[in-house]
Amino acid sequence: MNYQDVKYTQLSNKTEVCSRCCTPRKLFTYFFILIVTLIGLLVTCYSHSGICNKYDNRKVHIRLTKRRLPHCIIIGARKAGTRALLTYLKVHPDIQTAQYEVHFFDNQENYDFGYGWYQKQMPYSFPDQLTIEKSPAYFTESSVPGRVYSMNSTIKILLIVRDPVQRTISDQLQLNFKGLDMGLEVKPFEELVLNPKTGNIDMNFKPVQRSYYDVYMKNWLKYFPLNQIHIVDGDQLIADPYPEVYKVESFLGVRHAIPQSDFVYNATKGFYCVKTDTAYQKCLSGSKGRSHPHIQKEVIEKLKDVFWKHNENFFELVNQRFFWNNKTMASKIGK
Ligand SMILES: Nc1ncnc2c1ncn2[C@@H]1O[C@H](COP(=O)(O)OS(=O)(=O)O)[C@@H](OP(=O)(O)O)[C@H]1O
Repeated sequence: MNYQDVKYTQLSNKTEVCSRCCTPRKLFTYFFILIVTLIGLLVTCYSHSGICNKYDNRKVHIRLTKRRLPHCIIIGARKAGTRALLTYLKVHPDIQTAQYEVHFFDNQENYDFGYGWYQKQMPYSFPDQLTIEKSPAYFTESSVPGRVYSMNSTIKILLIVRDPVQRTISDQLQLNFKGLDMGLEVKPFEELVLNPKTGNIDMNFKPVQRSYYDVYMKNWLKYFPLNQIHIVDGDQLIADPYPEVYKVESFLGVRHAIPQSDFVYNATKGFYCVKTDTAYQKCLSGSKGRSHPHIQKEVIEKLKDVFWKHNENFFELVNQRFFWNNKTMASKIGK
């Protein structure tokens, strides 16, 4: 065999070996295995490992995240600071919160979708995290406590209340803005809240009715013992959120992981904002913390009179007093 023949034989062997391992079908199989392996790795990473989850700063990586039914619900009251409370709790590493108001128990259509639907509205969480959702209409809808009880009789309940006069004004202001959006006429608060014939407070006016805390509380207490319902002082939450959030952490049985330094007063907003993973100061949207219109003093006094007995009943029911009926305290802060 001369040099030329040897070269030719080597070359043809190489081509044969190569053609055995590089057929299009084999190349496709290798490529397929590679893609499947990559997808597998990604799925494992996102669903099983804390490495990929921005909420896990605890260096514990192998945990299963999934959507879970809430361990705790914020039931209201409407315009009492429910969004602020949820926003603060969201900062806690052991808590996940639903982004939107779910309205599962108060909306018949949603309720008919069942618990599976409700669970799907919840955020992903680690097994040792609490899931919380807030829908302020839960407090006042009479069917809700029984429905919540049927789902989970040991669920933790947070209720936030605020001076009923201010809550009523805030409630009507919210309705005004909604009306404006729909191109409707906006009437002064005094005109809406007073009965035009008698000049007295219209006790059936919705924003007034929703401030009868005792009426709704009685309904909740038919199903849940008082120690299962923690009451947050909404006025204190505005003035100084840290102590109120600290008490909520204790009630929920989670560590005290939101430091006082996370609450930053924002002079432009006129409210506290909170430090988060992604923001130096997360403030609530413009629909929270609106400046209230000036309301005639006589109307404020009439409202106070209407709420006085309801407030006393509420204090007795919850075994806790708030400043609303305390004349000295109320006049001190100009309410
Ligand atoms: N940090 C912070 N920033 C802004 N607003 C705050 C805050 N803390 C409590 N509040 C008070 O929350 C009131 C709105 O209450 P809700 O979030 O429960 O309203 S809603 O029912 O969900 O529409 C809202 O009512 P208005 O002041 O009448 O707008 C606020 O007074």
